[in-house]
Amino acid sequence: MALLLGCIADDYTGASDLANTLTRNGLRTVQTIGIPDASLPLPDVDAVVVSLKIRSVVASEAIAAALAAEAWIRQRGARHVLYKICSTFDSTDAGNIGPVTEALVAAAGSDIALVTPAFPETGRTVYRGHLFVNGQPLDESPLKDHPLNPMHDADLVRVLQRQSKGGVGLVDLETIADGEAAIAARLAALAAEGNTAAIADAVFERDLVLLGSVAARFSVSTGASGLGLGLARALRPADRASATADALAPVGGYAAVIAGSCSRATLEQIDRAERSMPVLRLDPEALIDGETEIAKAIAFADAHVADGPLVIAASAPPDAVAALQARHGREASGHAIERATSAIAAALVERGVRRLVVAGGETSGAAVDRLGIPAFLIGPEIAPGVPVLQTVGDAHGGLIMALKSGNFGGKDFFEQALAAMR
Ligand SMILES: Nc1ncnc2c1ncn2[C@@H]1O[C@H](COP(=O)(O)OP(=O)(O)O)[C@@H](O)[C@H]1O
Ligand SMILES: O=C(O)[C@@H](O)C(=O)COP(=O)(O)O
Repeated sequence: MALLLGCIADDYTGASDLANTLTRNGLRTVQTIGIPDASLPLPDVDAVVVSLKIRSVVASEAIAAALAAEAWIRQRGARHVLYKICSTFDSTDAGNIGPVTEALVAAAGSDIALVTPAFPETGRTVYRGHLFVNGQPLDESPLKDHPLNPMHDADLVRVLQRQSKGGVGLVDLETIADGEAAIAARLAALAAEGNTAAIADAVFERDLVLLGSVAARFSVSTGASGLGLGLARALRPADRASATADALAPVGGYAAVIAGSCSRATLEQIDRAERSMPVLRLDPEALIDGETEIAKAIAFADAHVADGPLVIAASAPPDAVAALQARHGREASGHAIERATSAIAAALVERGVRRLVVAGGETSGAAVDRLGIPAFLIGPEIAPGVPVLQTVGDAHGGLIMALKSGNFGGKDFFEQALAAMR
């Protein structure tokens, strides 16, 4: 059957967040890691989320990967492609939200894309083009200290303009309140003025439902799960007003958490987990230096994993992250730690871990790649934006995983996730 919606996600946690939203809003969805091999047995679905790891790579690489995914999606009949970005607009002046959006718009022969990271369910709202995270302007929120994409400007029209060749306009909340025709007219006017993107305000779910209906008339849009909700509501078959994810078959085995996110939410979750399970906090400097710290993590797992879930974390607070980056460079520190956390994830799976939570987008991407997982089925939601996942076509006999965006989940997220993963 032709796809009703094709999505390209710029990281793997974001992809599972979007796949969760689409599933809960009536589209049967599968998450693939990259473009799937033709031999991969995928279920019959309405939507595919192709997960890429292009949020923090050079723009030319991100564009090439996104265009290849777009061609694959269009061949499967999808008339609309959603480029899934982070609800906190993680990017730099070099990209990649602007360059990828413009490349997708051009590839589709379109003229403008509606862009909104709003996701009210997780506290992300956009008003007058400014992004608020749980009520705080983006640049005053914990995202100002993100290890890879520190966000210092809440004005998304300005942020996206710095990354774009064409103009960037605004569809304000007043226009959205006036309804679909007003939104469509505003987009047409912005396109006629030479804008290639329009940031859309959205504060409530109803705004995203309207935006989804209008966006669905175009070929490409860019946004977070909130826009996914709007698109799913617009595109789902009439008899599927709501849907719940299928229960996943239990896998048993040992359980573990690997954390590489340094977000405030994840740091609090690690603190909280110390009350109920063994937690190893790795020494980031030693992780960069070599194998000894990885061996320490594996010895820790060997000592505890048979007794119940455990946590292994590289995560550190902003001052420690800044000090490490000052010594080794931002990207080099991030990549070295991702290599280490993914090696630890692989060692855990070799030791019989079958239920694995990974906290952090880049951290999850590195771990999923290292484990060679080609796709995920979407299970029940653990917390807004984080579903239980079941691997498809991997060489480990099937794993149950959760890929947690650094910023998502309450303080007891790890306990909650492990209870939901059987
Ligand atoms: N102690 C640390 N110091 C510096 N960087 C770290 C540390 N621990 C993890 N990192 C890196 O920080 C980045 C966190 O990004 P990510 O995994 O995407 O988390 P989030 O979901 O919070 O954005 C990764 O590149 C990770 O390797
Ligand atoms: O939209 C979101 O906030 C998430 O889906 C997401 O993309 C999070 O990225 P990470 O915080 O890097 O995991």
